[in-house]
Order: sequence, then C-alpha cells, then structure tokens
Amino acid sequence: MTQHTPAGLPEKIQHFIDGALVDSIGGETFDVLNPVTNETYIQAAAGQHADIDAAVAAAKRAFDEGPWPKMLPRERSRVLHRIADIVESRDAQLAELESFDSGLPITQAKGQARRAAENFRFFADLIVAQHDDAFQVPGRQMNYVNRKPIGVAGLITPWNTPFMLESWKLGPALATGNTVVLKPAEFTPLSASLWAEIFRAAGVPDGVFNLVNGLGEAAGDALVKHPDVPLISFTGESSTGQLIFANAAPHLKGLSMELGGKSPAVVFADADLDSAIDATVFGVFSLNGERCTAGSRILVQRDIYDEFVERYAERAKNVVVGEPSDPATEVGALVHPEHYDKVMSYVEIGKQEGRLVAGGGRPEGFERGNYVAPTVFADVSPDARIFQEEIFGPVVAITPFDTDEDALALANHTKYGLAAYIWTSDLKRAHNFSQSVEAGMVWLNSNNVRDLRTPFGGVKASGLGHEGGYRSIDFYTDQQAVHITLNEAHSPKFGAGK
Ligand SMILES: NC(=O)c1ccc[n+]([C@@H]2O[C@H](COP(=O)([O-])OP(=O)(O)OC[C@H]3O[C@@H](n4cnc5c(N)ncnc54)[C@H](O)[C@@H]3O)[C@@H](O)[C@H]2O)c1
Ligand SMILES: O=C/C=C/C=C(\O)C(=O)O
Repeated sequence: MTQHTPAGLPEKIQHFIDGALVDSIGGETFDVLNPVTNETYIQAAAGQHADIDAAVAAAKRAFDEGPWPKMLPRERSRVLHRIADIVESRDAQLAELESFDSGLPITQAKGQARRAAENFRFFADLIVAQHDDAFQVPGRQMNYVNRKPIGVAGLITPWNTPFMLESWKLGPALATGNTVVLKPAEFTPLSASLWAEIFRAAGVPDGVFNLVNGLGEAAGDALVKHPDVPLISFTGESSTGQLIFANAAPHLKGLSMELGGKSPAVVFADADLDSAIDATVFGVFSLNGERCTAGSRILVQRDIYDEFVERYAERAKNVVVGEPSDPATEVGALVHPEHYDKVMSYVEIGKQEGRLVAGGGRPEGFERGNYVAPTVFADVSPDARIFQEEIFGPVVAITPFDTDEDALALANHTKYGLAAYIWTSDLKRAHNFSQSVEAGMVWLNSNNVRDLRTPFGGVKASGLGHEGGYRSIDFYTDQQAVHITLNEAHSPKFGAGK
C-alpha cells in the first residue's frame, strides 16, 4: 500500500506568538508520527512554561491595549467572515493534511473545514445582531446588562477532528472580543498551523490568536495554571478534565469541559431496522471510532436481538479498512501507536468479556500502521469493562434488553452521559426515554447529524457546560449587571433621622 503525501507540508511545526512563527525558547521539539507508517514525519516545537508565558503575555497585551476587544461588532464580524471564507476555500487542503496527520479517512475529513467556516459565520452574524437584557421598574429603577469579553481564553483540544473542534472554541472566543492561546493535541498538531496563516490573511491583529504546541503535561499544564488566563475551554478525556478542574481551582477559572463518552444506541423491536443498522454501524465506525459521541454500546430488544447481531456483524465485516487517503476507505489508521495499543488491549479484554462476532484484531493484509478491524462483541454484560470504559476506536459492545425500564437502566449504567441514540417507531416512548436518559444530547431515529448552533455537551463524567450557539457566547463573556435608581424617594436614608 502506498501512501499519498500531501503537497505543501511545512518543514517543521512552530508556535505562533504575537503574530510570528517561532520555535520554543529553549529549542525543545517532539516527534509527530505518521499513523500509516508510525515513522516520524515532522518535528513540532514542544512548548514549555516559558513559551506559554510569552503567548499569554502577547494575548494579554492584545486584550488590554489592542483594538480587538474594543472593535465595533460590525468590524470584528467582517474579520470573522473573512476567516470563514478562507477556511472554506481551504477545505480540500485541510482534509488532506488532517487525514495524513490523524489517519482519518479522507472522505470524512472533507467538509470539516466547511463546517468550521459555517460556525465562524454564525458567530460573525450573531455579534452584530446581539442585544442584551434590560429590566425596567417604572419610575424607580433601570437595570441592564453589559456584555464584555473576559480576557485571555486558554483553549485545549484533542486529536480527533482537531481543526473542527478547535473552530468550535476559536469562533465564539474571538467573536466576543477575547484573545486566545490555543494548545492543540500533540498527536495531531499539523492542521492547527493553518490557523496562523488564515488569521493573518484575514487581518486578525497580532497577539489576538496565539498557538503553542506541546505536550499536555508541559504546555497544557502551564496554560491551565497561568494566573492571567481566566477561562479554560477543554475538550478531551474525562480523567484529564478532572486534573484540569483541580489545577484551575486555585484561580477559580471559568471552565467548559467537553469530555469522554460511552453512548448507548437503543434499538427497540418496533424500530425501522434497516435505518437503525445503517446509523449504528456509522455511529461507531465513522471517524475510526475516534468520536466522542460514538454509539459504542448498542442495546437491542430481545425479540430482534439475534437478527440484529447477525446483520450488524455482516455489515461490520464489510466496512472497508484502508489507507486514509484512499476515497474508498471507511475506517483508516488510528491516530498513534499508543492509542492503537490501548484499543487493541480492549479488543483482548473483550474476547474474555463478550462473544466476538466481527473483527477482533489487525485486519488481514496490514503489516504496519495503526489498523484495527471493525470489531463487534455481542452478549456483553453491563459490568464488563468494554461496556463501561471509553475505547475510542472501532469496537462496539452489543447487549440485549427486555423492557423499556431495562433499556433505560442499561443506558444509564455508566459514569458517562454524552449522547444517546434511540430507535423506535413509538414517538411517545422516544420522547419519554429522552426525558429519562442521562445524556447531554439525544438523537431520535436519527443518524449523528446536528446543527452547530445547538448546545453541545454532556452530563455526569462527560462534561461541564455546553458549547455551541448562545451557550458559547455566554461562556466567553461576562454579563455585568448595571443598576440605576430613577427616584431618590425610594432610597433608604440611613442616619438621616426621622
Ligand atoms: N465531549 C466532547 O465534545 C469531545 C469531543 C472530542 C473528544 N472528546 C474526548 O477526548 C478524548 C480524546 O482526546 P485526547 O486523547 O486528545 O484527550 P486528552 O485528554 O488526552 O488530551 C486532550 C488535550 O489535553 C491536553 N492535556 C493532557 N494533559 C493535560 C494536562 N495535565 N493539563 C492540560 N492539558 C492537558 C492534551 O495535550 C490535549 O491537547 C476522548 O475521551 C473523547 O471522548 C470529547
Ligand atoms: O468527536 C467529536 C466530533 C464530533 C463532531 C460533531 O459532533 C459534529 O460535527 O457535529
């Protein structure tokens, strides 16, 4: 298998601080691996405390002294629209880079930049239309809300769909007038470099957007602990989220946490089975299974269980595993050998815990690279590790249930609460189930499609707060309440005598 290498790879990956591409102050670098060969294909600057200090200082200066937070919404909006236009025009290039760096199939990497662009457009339009609350108490007082950017936002992002997930934070943080320091995931730093070029070309002032690459324990940790960074928006594993929560506590920072998941797809006997199978196969094998909202536990009503398992396993065996740049590929290479080892360890655990009906290891004909055959375990008990723990790869657990109550209990029997998918032709059941299932997002008889303006987030160990649309605007702004007395007659007159 020959791998297609995208044109225009940079020589190295640098930080972008105060409008300039720079190496780490101490010259530290780390290796970035190609997931198809596991060879180092590029070096990236490894940010340390001092690099984060420099980036935060630039962002703080740009916030305190620069034009960005003070610009008229109309002016900032124009810049954001220019960003969107450039991002959109680079969809094909971005898809190639993303697929090469992360191992995502090229067909699934395509369109992500367009989605990111749409997100910028939404916030560009919203800040122009934005109005805030005012509460009148006639003849007595007036109260209104002053919405203000907060300062330097620290954005920490994961390696699955990196560019798009970065855009979910960059769009609203910048639209509302904050300045930012982005620390992208170390497994996939390539696409984030594009932001530097894009923001520069769109006319974003120096220091407004800063990028520091590096490991979570060094660059990420320094950003979280920096006293001049009042906001941290984090997407990643729940365990990392817990650590960040603790590290941010001494500063009482604003936190938005989009964390892991082990989302149930519940298939009732009255479901449209063809559509349910299409969606549940896509739900865990798209994006290589490296998807926070993956439907990685499928709960199937007993009456249709055997048929479902049989049909599902057949489909999984037919999913095309291949080189990420091949347009026929449906599942590519996992992002990194460390992650591959983790996923493979769960495949072995699954063989002890469930009945293997598809996959179960490396697909035939793949001697190198992080390839895992789409793997399906049936008859998985609810206390099994592969039912409870996020695998984040092309591995799914199927479990039977009898009644609606059983289905709900199984769906909620996990520490996570990100997404839930429900398949039934009974609408009342679907809506009742949605009300009781512990999930931040529910899809009813639906594939994983959604509008980016809706709130995105999880409950329980899957997160804290929501991103998307107005929720993001609220996170990235202070809403200062201003109160005015209109009539002194109603004011207390302490000490003025009777
Ligand atoms: N809920 C969501 O919106 C959503 C979306 C995508 C991914 N995810 C989750 O992300 C995880 C996969 O991503 P990952 O493996 O990159 O997650 P991760 O937690 O390992 O890393 C995420 C980011 O945090 C940084 N980091 C690591 N340790 C840190 C520390 N001590 N201080 C500060 N930063 C630190 C990393 O360098 C990286 O940039 C999965 O659990 C997945 O479910 C959630
Ligand atoms: O892993 C997270 C990626 C999810 C993508 C979406 O939910 C989306 O594009 O709406």
